[in-house]
Amino acid sequence: MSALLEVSGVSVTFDGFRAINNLSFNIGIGELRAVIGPNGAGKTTFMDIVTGKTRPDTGTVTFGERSVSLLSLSEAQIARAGVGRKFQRPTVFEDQSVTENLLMALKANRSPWRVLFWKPKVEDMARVQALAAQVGLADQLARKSGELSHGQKQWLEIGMLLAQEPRLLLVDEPAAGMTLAEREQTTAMLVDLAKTRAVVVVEHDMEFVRRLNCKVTVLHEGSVLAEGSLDHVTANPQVIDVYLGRG
Ligand SMILES: Nc1ncnc2c1ncn2[C@@H]1O[C@H](COP(=O)(O)OP(=O)(O)OP(=O)(O)O)[C@@H](O)[C@H]1O
Repeated sequence: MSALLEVSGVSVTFDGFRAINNLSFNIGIGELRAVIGPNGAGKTTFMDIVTGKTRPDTGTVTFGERSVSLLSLSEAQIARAGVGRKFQRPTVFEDQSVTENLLMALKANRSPWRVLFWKPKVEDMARVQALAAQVGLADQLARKSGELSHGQKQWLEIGMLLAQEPRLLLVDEPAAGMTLAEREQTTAMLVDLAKTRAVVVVEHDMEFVRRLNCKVTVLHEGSVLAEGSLDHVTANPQVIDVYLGRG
């Protein structure tokens, strides 16, 4: 599998504390990957680096076939280059319907000048319906987003991110606060989304990670401690020691 994202020798120090320590790993084109690790392992900082929020002290981060350096791009440029990030808490517009939220996300793809005069066309409505179907909200289009369940809001936000057509989607703890049924639907959704783009999921819930059925990267003290199937990494004595043993 050729790499879509290549992180190589990256380190970040906050006030003398090395949060990311010579971190190297790759995500393949169209790969689904789970990232796990104990609190403070550097999972959030890793996502902050890829999305341009935090700049590393050393190392390289490249993206796409032309190996564009993400370190020289702004957060907005990185998003436009094809990296989408789903934060833990949903940030949908609660007073707007599901349709309006998705339309806004389509609009955000346009230049400021074109947004000013933009009116949704038939094909935009078709796109909204397709996005809603992708995230299990096809029958919720007319509902106010504020009335959706927590899980449905998360899905709506994923749908809004998909409107930007990211090649890499970073998802931070999607299962948190969801019911079991919602968690199961979210797993299926992420597996499905990874058929057409790379998806990296940071998650604490081991059952959720198991259902993703993908390669797992274990971070510890800012470096990769182990990598492979969930069974492989959870059988690693070092992983048991630093992570599972504490749970
Ligand atoms: N802006 C910052 N300033 C100082 N220290 C920071 C900053 N951001 C992160 N850290 C520290 O870096 C380490 C890694 O943090 P990070 O949030 O990336 O871990 P994490 O794996 O996401 O943890 P969690 O599972 O608790 O979310 C932690 O010790 C954290 O306190």
